[in-house]
Amino acid sequence: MPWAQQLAATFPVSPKSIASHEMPPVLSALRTQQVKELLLRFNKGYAANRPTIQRFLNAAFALYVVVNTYRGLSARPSTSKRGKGRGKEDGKKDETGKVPRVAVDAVFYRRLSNILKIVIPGLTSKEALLLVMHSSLLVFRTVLSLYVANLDGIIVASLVRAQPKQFFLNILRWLLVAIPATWTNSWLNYIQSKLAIAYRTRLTNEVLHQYLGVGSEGPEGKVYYKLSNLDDRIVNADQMITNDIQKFSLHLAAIYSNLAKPVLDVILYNYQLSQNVGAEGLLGLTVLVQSTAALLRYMTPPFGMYTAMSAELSGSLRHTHSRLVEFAEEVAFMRGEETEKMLLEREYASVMKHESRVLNRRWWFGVIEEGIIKWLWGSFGLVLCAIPVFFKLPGISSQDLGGRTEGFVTNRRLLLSSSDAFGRIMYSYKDLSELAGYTARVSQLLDTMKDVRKGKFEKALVNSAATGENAEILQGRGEVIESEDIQFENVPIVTPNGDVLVKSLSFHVKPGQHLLIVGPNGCGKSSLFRILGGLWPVYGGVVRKPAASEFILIPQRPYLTLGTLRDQIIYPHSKAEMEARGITDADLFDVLSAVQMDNVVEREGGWDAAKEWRDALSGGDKQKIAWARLFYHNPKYAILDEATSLVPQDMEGLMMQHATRLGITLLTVSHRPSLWQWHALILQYNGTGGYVFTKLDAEKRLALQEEKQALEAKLLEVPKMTARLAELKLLAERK
Ligand SMILES: Nc1ncnc2c1ncn2[C@@H]1O[C@H](COP(=O)(O)OP(=O)(O)OP(=O)(O)O)[C@@H](O)[C@H]1O
Repeated sequence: MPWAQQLAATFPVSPKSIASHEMPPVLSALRTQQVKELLLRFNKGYAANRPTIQRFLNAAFALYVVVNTYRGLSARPSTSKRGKGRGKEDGKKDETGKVPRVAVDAVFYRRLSNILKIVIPGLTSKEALLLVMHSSLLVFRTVLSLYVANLDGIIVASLVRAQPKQFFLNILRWLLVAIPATWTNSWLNYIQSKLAIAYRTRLTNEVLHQYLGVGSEGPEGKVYYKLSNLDDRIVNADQMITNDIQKFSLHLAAIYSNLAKPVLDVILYNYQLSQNVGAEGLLGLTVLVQSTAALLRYMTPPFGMYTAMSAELSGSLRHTHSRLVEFAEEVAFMRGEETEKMLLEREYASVMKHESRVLNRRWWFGVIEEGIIKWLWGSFGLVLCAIPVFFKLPGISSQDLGGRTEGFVTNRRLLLSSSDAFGRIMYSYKDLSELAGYTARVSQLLDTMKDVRKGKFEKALVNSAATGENAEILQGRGEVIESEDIQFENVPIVTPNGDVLVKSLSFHVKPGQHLLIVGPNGCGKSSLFRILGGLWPVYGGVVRKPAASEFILIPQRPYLTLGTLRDQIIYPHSKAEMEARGITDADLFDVLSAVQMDNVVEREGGWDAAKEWRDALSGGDKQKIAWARLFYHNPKYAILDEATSLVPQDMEGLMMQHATRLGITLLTVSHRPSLWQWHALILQYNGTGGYVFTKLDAEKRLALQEEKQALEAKLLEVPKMTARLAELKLLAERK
């Protein structure tokens, strides 16, 4: 039946409706005739131009899919219902919680494009090549799927027509197609994983380069220290560098195939489908699908924010666990298990609360998603497949049962693949949100490191930092000049949270003049070293000092690296660097003899013995190893921060003597009077912002100290003597 007749049969002009307009019967018959003719003419014209209309509809459909996908994924206004408010977009923390605002919006695309420049550095890079291979395989797989959809129809048709020869021939084709199909899938998975690894490696290398700032002596370096000490924005950089970068890379590698492939699939499958069922049906289906898709999109929870929050909370839990591992001994002696358990449980409960909230949202969203994508769209599809069965399409000849079955099976398969691809575009919004979450985390790390390298810190300041003179000091910046001597000229000592410990410090130390630094706890003795080492910014005045490589620090609890016994002495040198300096193991043995530790080589199993040295050596041994390290490096200056507190006094004297003999100038913080004799200068803080810098006459100072101690001892006797005196007076009165 031609289309116009079909239409006329479907929508006949009702005599009643004509009657209702109260037309004369002759006129109404004339009108009906005219409408029929009009429809016939329209049908003729439509049939004549149908190939052009089909081409137009197909092109419009492809354009629509691309534009719609782009619009669906492109920037949304940041004033959405969820996560209102600007200012939280650049990784800053929410005032109500810890999580930065995350959405698939312009901020996300800006962040992503910055990271993409790192992970795909150029068109000829390995990553770009992998992407090209990946794309080619994706196209190849879609072409194979189209072939398989047709083959499926042909196989079923040969079954319906009872043609065994045809059937087995097509089964053979099916098996032959399986070879490239399985090969392609494996390759796709392989290349996607390779891409993820390549992204992760690029990003990790870049982050480590900035984080450790190897080779940068200036304010650009030591980012790992500054991130945790001078800035509050990143709490667990370790989690970000290991876990979050890995997850980001996996999501980024997957998003490409989750997005590019379905877009291509939808266009190709639908093109094929439109050839079979007509582009008009497809148009109707698209309108229905799109209106429900808009509803689905509106109901999608903010998965990106959930992902970022999840990463933040699990990072915090890990951080609490690693603190317990680090301070296990202290906690064990303090019997702090109850408190530590409470802290861990609290962190764990936060993670769980968040996870179950996300789970609940995922549950109801999953129900709606499956209901719409699988079942509602499935029914639309079945109706579409039925079009060539119930309607005769112009240009398509009528078919037997086998032909109709073949058409139905092929169309159904195409439709399933197409709706699956469309579903994946929808799902990919969820993936994209999750990628936005990890992108926010990685960006937060990169942005904060960039700020820190520029000397921009964000840290909660003490109240006094905002007022008067202190605020003025914090606004300023001092000058650092390289010099042989160490000289501070009017340099304020300011803690990272803005506490001004000393307003203006001046002193001058020449090579060979050992300086002793004393004062009450927390007055800023170690802080002076942090300024010298370039860890803390100089807020004013002028600091003259040699390059940081001319200093070695020995703290009270020296750092022991992972590696061999030799590595402990030569740290941070490698064995190759040691040999390049012409130093042998025998020389190292001499160095150890100077601190009376030569027996350790045999005791611990030789120079190449590797173990957790933090546990293998006692506190005093660790200090001696650190002194051996000092002698090996033989720098211009050594900073000793309670560096002899755990070694006997005679050993301390030997070490000081050896250092002096090597020409190392010592800057010492110590409460031990036995060390005074080695120092020529003293910097004495009074604990309230004042200080005295003067020559140190150890003998005179010791004599004064002894006199002071004697007087203090006598003063302790006074209460006893007063009591006795009162007793004696009482006795005398009675007699
Ligand atoms: N990373 C940091 N962030 C904020 N404040 C800090 C930081 N490091 C040290 N401070 C603060 O700076 C002040 C001085 O610390 P510093 O370590 O210089 O004291 P100190 O004189 O060496 O004391 P002690 O003899 O007890 O070691 C202290 O109040 C301390 O809390």
